[in-house]
Amino acid sequence: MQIAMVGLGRMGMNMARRLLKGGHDVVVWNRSADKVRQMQDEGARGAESLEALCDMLKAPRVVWCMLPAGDVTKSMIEELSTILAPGDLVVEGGNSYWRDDAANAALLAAKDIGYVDAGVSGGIWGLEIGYCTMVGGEAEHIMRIAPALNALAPEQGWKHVGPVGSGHFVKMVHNGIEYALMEAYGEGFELMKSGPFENLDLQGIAALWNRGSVVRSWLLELLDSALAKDPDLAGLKGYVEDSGEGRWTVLETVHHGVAAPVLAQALYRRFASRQDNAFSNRVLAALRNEFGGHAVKK
Ligand SMILES: O=C(O)[C@H](O)[C@@H](O)[C@H](O)[C@H](O)COP(=O)(O)O
Repeated sequence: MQIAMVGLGRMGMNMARRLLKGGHDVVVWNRSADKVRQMQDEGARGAESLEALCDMLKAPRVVWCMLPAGDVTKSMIEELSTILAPGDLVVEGGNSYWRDDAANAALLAAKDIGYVDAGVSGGIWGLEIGYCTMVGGEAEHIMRIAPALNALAPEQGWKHVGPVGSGHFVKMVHNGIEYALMEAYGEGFELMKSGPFENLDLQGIAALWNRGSVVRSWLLELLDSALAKDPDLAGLKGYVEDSGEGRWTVLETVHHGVAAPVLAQALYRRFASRQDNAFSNRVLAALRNEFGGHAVKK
């Protein structure tokens, strides 16, 4: 099929490559032209502007956006709503907040342009393995992009999960779980590093656990590989960023009164990882000193 990819970052670029590999006619646009040229060299058709991109497609057009979530995506949807025509379709594949999807869809629906939200998982490995994709929207729109989804995803690796918003909602929960799994591995390996047996072969144990154990997983394979490169992970700081989906997951659990202490803890641990000598911990030490005269470290 013919499809446009808007945004050639780490995700969009490799997704365009996978679409090309799947035999699709891919037209690309990116804010910086060097990436467009790079994709042209690899067989895509490159557009100099958004208008040119839309002109290079036959109606009804499909434009897939892979941009940073938030304002960048919002203004792109607004811009596309002024350029595209009735019958066209926009797929929003970034890590957007699912609550933004209804407004995006309504803006486009007012011009009779369709909207599909796609939660895309796979990171930098997606090019090789395929992107697990959770799509939300109308069945007719999703059937229209099925050939692209077939190329992007591994076998049986995409699913129409519900109406507009549900694709990003399911991807959000996926990321909430991702935080918690990562945290659980982190804590377990910390204990093995600091526990009674010195010099346990942590990489060897990660590799071992991937051979049939109950806790085997792709994250554990990645940990095996990280520890093989740097056994003490000494080359990095234990400072962990987040991009929003874990926060939205926890907000949603509060909204619906769902008890999810593990997901919440995993999120808060990331916040704590950014604080050196946290004020909250100084409060604890100070109070202990005040009520019990217990020594403090200076
Ligand atoms: O499924 C995936 O491929 C990942 O979940 C990915 O979508 C995620 O957004 C980033 O890798 C980091 O997310 P954080 O910055 O929130 O850790």
